Amino acid sequence: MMKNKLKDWVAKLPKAELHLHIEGSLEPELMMSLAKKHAVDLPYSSIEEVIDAYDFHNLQSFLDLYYLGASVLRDEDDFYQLMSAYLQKCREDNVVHSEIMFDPQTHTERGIGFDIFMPGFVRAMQYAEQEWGQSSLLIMSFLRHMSEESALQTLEDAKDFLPHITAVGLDSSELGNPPQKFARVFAKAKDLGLKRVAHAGEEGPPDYVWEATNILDVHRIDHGVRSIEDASLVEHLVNKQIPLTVCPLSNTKLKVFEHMSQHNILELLEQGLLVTVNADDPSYFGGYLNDNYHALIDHLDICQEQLRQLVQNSFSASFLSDETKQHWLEQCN
Ligand code: HPA
Ligand SMILES: [Zn+2]
Repeated sequence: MMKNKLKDWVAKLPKAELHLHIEGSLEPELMMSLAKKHAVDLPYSSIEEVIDAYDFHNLQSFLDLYYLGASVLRDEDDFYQLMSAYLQKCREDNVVHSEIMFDPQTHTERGIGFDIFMPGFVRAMQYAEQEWGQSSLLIMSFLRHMSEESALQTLEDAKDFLPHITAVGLDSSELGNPPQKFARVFAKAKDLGLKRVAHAGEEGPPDYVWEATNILDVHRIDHGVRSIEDASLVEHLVNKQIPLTVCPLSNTKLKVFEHMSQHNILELLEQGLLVTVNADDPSYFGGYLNDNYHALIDHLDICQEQLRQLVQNSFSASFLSDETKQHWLEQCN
């Protein structure tokens, strides 16, 4: 099939997105308007300047701007607008289900509590569900550059909102902050009935992926592209069918791979891994979910069956019920 036809076909298929940071969906336009609303002094004087600043050389250079951007989010309506804008994109991209990460510590550190951001998120999610049947759930991610104590406090602060939270995650600066630092936090989350995911093997070594599966007992690995360096790890992930939520545009923007043509997603797929495609931080990395699929079509020798597998995997790897998974898997043909 011609590339343009494949792009059109995949854009129209119902898909799930499993690795998306809501703070990373903050578009420059909304950032600038909220900065004005709250008189936040950002080092940008125009939207073009914001976009020009998004030239990253590694994970940390991105995180610095991502936390700066998030500083404009102040009141309940800001969080509502942020979530609404992303869910609208889901509708346009035929993302029928999304598992959305948020970073509470990015906000609680600035004195903005769960009672501000959670009602904003939940209001937008409920509206989208009612209006067009959008399905979504929340993953509360701990910032791994912060202490175990801060993560434990965050879990405590979330108590009243746990009915709205499906899973916990782990993100931010990977190198030097191995998963085992959060062993007790994740054990506690498991006791509370929460599911678990963790970023590992993005910039960090395969050992961090081992720790995430063996110590944090995660259901999925976020990124995990460096798993390929350890054959016994790949075998473990394949045997247990532990999914990898891969983010192609993110990986090239943050120089995990120099160019999309060098991305290893097809090798991961060939080895039998349960790989999915995701946007990560769409407003910083240059595209939402369909843009990520389209980048694979543009730069890799990917065929329709491999694309179908990736889309099916997005449902198989989700936290949806078996019945709902089955419903969507049948729509992929
Ligand atoms: O891709 C990521 N990696 C680590 N932390 C993050 N926080 C937002 N996106 C990311
Ligand atoms: Zn991420």
